[in-house]
Amino acid sequence: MGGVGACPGIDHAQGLSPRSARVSTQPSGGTSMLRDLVWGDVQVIHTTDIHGWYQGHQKSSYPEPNYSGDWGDFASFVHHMRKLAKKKGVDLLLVDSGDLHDGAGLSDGFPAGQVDGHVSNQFHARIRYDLLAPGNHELYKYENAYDTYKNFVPTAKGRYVASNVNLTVPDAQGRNVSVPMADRYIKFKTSQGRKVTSLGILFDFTGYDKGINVQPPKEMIKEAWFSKAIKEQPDFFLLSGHMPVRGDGSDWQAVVDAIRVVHPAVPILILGGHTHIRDCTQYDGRSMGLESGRYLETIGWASMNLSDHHHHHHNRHQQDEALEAGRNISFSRSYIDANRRNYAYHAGLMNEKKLDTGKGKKITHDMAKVAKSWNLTEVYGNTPQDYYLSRVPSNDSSSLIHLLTQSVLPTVISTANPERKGVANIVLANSGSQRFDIYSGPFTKNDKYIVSPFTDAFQYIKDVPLKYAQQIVSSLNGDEQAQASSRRKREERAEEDRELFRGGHVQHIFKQWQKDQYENEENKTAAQLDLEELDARAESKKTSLGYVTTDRCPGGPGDDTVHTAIPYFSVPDYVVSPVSGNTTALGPDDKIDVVFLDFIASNVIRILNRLQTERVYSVDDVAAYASPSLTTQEIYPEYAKVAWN
Ligand SMILES: Nc1ccn([C@@H]2O[C@H](COP(=O)(O)O)[C@@H](O)[C@H]2O)c(=O)n1
Repeated sequence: MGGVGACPGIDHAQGLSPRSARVSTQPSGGTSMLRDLVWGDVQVIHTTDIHGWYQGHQKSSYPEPNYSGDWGDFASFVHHMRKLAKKKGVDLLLVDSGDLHDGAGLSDGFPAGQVDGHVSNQFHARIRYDLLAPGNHELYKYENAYDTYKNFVPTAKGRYVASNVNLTVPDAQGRNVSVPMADRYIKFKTSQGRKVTSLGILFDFTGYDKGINVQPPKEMIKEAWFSKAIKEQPDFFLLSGHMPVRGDGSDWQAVVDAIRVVHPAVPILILGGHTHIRDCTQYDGRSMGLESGRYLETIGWASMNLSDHHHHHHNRHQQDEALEAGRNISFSRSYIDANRRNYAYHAGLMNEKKLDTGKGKKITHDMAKVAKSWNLTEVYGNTPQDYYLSRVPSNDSSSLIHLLTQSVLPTVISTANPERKGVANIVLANSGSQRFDIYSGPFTKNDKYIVSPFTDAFQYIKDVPLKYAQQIVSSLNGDEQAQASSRRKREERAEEDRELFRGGHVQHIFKQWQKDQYENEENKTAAQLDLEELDARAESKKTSLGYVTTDRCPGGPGDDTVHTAIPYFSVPDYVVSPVSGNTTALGPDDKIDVVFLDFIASNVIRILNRLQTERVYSVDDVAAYASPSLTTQEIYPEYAKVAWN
């Protein structure tokens, strides 16, 4: 990595000028906070886990301005970088690793009758990619998978690769047949004439819908087609896949090992995804794997220098390869904050106004048109302050969980069921239903898909004695201390985590990453900084908040912008509102309504039966709380209409 420093080509004052109505605040710091990209003979620009965030992050509270670049800005960036690569006479490839939809308005806020992700996929397709692969979110519902297969894969013009995913589709005679979702592998030549073999591998995912099949990667590498695909020696392997580059649930090492049996020294570049973190590792001295975050916050950059050891026009024999296997390749990686200032800087442009291309501007314009016609810009109310998912403790007045339990749930539930008006209640929710911070300013329809995207309905059990109702949440959360102190329990937990992962769940991994960043920073603060520096950091913290990545790749820090880690406080898995109404009038045996999300109903029933033996609760005791049903997606719009207007 290059050191932290100003780019000679950048006019700093202009580089910081506000650009659009979308975000009035600029990314943190100046360009002096930026680290240069390192170019090699071959580089990759990488996106993964976009989850519908094509319009970029639109709020002005930090760190959001760091990620304020939208898909149009990214298109312009790619254009300039491709031009730069051509000028330098090197290769630049664009790779995506799946999970294109589920998570923001442009994918999920579609009108009735359409398919989730269909329109946002069309925006994705407006940038030409060199390699794409499916994620698990493409496969939860058959209609999404089929729409991807039918309408998105063809737009990739032979560059969408699905090595271990099959769909069952009707053939020409109308008979159902299981077919690969796209090519199992592809071979192509780069613009500089390098021969590439590519795969697109999904992790061992088990949560797919009927009509879909995913083969575990460790099985896939035993297939005859796989041996055939890797037999011929390319100049390098370029692998994309929705699978973390290392750790639990990562089978990349097995894939690398399988290739190494045949090609001990051919460079392998892997672009992974799924856990939403920034990460990088090397499997050996001639391979590297990069994971590039989530939600169009991070653009990954990977580069390698092949020319030192290997001229691509030569035909290599296995003997030469074996010789080369002992020699390392120099790789470099960066995690680019997705904003116009950083795009312009890395593209060597004078300022961010120079970034725009006609095509980029048109994409931005067309997305705004869709957002308007889908009412994504509709404002339900004006949020008076920021509310954080995990930046403050969950009993803090700026905590989203505090807002949820103390204000939002009591408010929306109080009017949801006129028949239960006046009956005291508590409302239980799983904190995992809450997905993102709420920032001060307009709370829009787009935000509802971001903050509380699920459509879980509120249900209730009536007439639960207060003394039992009040114990449910702590029982649900369990005694963590007891768990942690027991080795057997820890192993059970690891097994549970593995199963969660195979089902597609990753929240726990992302949270752990956030926690590690904060703890690393706190330790550094205590051990390495004097008081004066601490003061300066406290001041700069407000504007430089962001990811502080530590990975396993050489070359110094990988984040392209110097940041201070965002504080992290863990939130209990289950949370509850206070008992509604006049609680002083209630005794322990008085009966109240226990309201909860259908997503957690079976757990609530199980816990109630553990807490008391007076009766046996079952699903027959559960009823919908509101008619028409109230879902988690609607709670903030409902609350905003009442409290933020
Ligand atoms: N209908 C649903 C589905 C999921 N959740 C919450 O999401 C968590 C899983 O998140 P991943 O990113 O790990 O897939 C799950 O544990 C639930 O808390 C939900 O609330 N409603």
